[in-house]
Amino acid sequence: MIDRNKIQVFPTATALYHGAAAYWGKIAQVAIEEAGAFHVALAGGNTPKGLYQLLAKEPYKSQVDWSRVYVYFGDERHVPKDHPDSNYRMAREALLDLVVIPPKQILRVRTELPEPQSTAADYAQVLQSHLPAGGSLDLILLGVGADGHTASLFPETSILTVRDRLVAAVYVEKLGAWRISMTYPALERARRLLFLVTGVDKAPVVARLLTETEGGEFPVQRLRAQGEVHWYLDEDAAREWEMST
Ligand SMILES: O=C(O)[C@H](O)[C@@H](O)[C@H](O)[C@H](O)COP(=O)(O)O
Repeated sequence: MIDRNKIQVFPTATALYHGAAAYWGKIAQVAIEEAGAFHVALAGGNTPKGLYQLLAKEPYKSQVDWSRVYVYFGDERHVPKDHPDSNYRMAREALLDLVVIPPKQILRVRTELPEPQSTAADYAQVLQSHLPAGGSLDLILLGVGADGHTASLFPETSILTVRDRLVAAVYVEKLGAWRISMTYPALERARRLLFLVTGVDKAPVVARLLTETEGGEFPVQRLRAQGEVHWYLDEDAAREWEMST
C-alpha cells in the first residue's frame, strides 16, 4: 500500500538530490545515535549518482560520521569492480573515494568470483555477517526501471520467486547479462526503502506504481516492505501520476 504522505515531488532532479542528501544525513544520525552505526545499501544505475556526488560535498559531507557507516549494494552487475558498468565503480568515484569510510565497512559484491551463483552466495554471507542485530539495514536506496524493475528484480526472471535467500544471481535475457541482487526478503526487511526516480521516461511506470496498489504486474508492486517506503520523484517523473490524482 502506498502511503501518500511518503511521496515527495521535487521541482528538479537536483532538488531531489538535496532532499535525499538531507534525508540520508537525518537517518544516519538517528542510526548512529541509536546503534552506533548506519547500514545503508546503495542503488546503481544513473539516477543516484547525483545524490552520491552531493553527499561527498558540504554541507552534507560533514553532517555524517562516515567512520560509522557501512555501505552495501542493492545489486551489482557481474562485471569487474573497475568495469564501466560496475555500480561499485560508480559509487566509488562519486562518493566512496571522497569520504573516509573504513575500507572493511564498504561491502561490495565480490564479482571477481568466477560464477554468478558463488558471487551471490558470498554476498549473502557478507550481508548475514555484517547486518546489525535483527538483520535490518537502516536504509536501502532503490531506483525503478521503465519496466517496473528495482535492484535487479526484473520482470519474468527467476529471482522474482526467490524467498529463501537474501541475495541471488539472475541472468537478465534482455540485457544479455548476469546480475547479483538482493532478493525480496532482503529488501522487505529494511527499516526504510527510498525510491529515487527522475525523468519523463519513468512517468508512465510511476503513475501505475503509485495508483495500482493492489496486485500489479511490476516487480516493484510485489514488494511487501516491513519498514517505511519513501518515494522521491522529480516533476518529470511525477507528471502522469499527478495528472491522475
Ligand atoms: O544496477 C542498476 O541499474 C540498478 O540497480 C537498477 O535497478 C536501476 O536502479 C534502475 O534500472 C534505474 O536505473 P536508472 O537510474 O539508470 O534509470
